[in-house]
Amino acid sequence: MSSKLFFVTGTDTDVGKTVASAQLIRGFVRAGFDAVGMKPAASGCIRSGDILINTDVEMHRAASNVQAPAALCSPYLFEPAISPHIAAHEAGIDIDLQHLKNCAEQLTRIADRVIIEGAGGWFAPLSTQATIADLATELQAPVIMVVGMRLGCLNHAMLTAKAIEQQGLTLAGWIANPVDPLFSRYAENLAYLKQQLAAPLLAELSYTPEALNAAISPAAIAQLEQFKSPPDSI
Ligand SMILES: Nc1ncnc2c1ncn2[C@@H]1O[C@H](COP(=O)(O)OP(=O)(O)OP(=O)(O)O)[C@@H](O)[C@H]1O
Ligand SMILES: C[C@H](N)[C@H](N)CCCCCC(=O)O
Ligand SMILES: [Mg+2]
Repeated sequence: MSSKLFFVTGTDTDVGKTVASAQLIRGFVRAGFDAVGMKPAASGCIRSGDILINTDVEMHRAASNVQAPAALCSPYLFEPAISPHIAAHEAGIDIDLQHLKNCAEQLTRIADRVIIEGAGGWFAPLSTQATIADLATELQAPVIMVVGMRLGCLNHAMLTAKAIEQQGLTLAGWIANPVDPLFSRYAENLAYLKQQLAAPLLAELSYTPEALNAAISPAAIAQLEQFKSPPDSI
């Protein structure tokens, strides 16, 4: 897909993809763009009558300067906080990649930049046939990887980066999120990833309440702006 879309993945679930996505949305807004978030499959919602409320979707919305229909920003919502493929199966719903592509395409018509947050990690399943990786491939979006900085993240980050590359997609950058305050040798682990990953380190987040309302730096936004639409993009 085009430079209008960025796909946010992570080394796992709960590594800060939503926090990073909201910071990316705010970064694009501060750079003068109309920016919006999309959560293709949100499992883990609170029910309020007929409505399902998801914190990822709400955080994207709070960061955005675009009023976009919920049906486009969060096409598939499920109550249980479980793998989306199981949640969809239990709800009797097929998560359709073409429908998600269509929603993303419609979002590109009402926003300059669309930040799409995956669920879980790169190979988290959306069905028995399709994974988050397949969705990102369908969208042809440059990928941003959030690394939850904790013991084990080096392997997870390298596996994810290799898989993105093997999928023929571009890793546009990565974001370090210090999820474990007791992580020993944070600096050495960061240095290893900086040396091993060809993509730029876009940001090192702080693990503080302020991180929930912060924005990615103008310099990082400028780096992301280098990505141009591939010929077969939306
Ligand atoms: N940098 C940070 N500062 C403060 N809190 C954070 C930070 N990063 C993550 N958190 C908190 O950790 C939890 C998990 O983060 P988040 O929801 O962003 O993970 P995720 O990767 O988006 O998970 P999912 O796979 O469910 O979408 C949340 O409660 C979030 O507020
Ligand atoms: C419910 C959770 N917070 C996420 N939304 C979904 C995580 C899916 C992980 C699937 C897996 O890799 O096992
Ligand atoms: Mg999230």
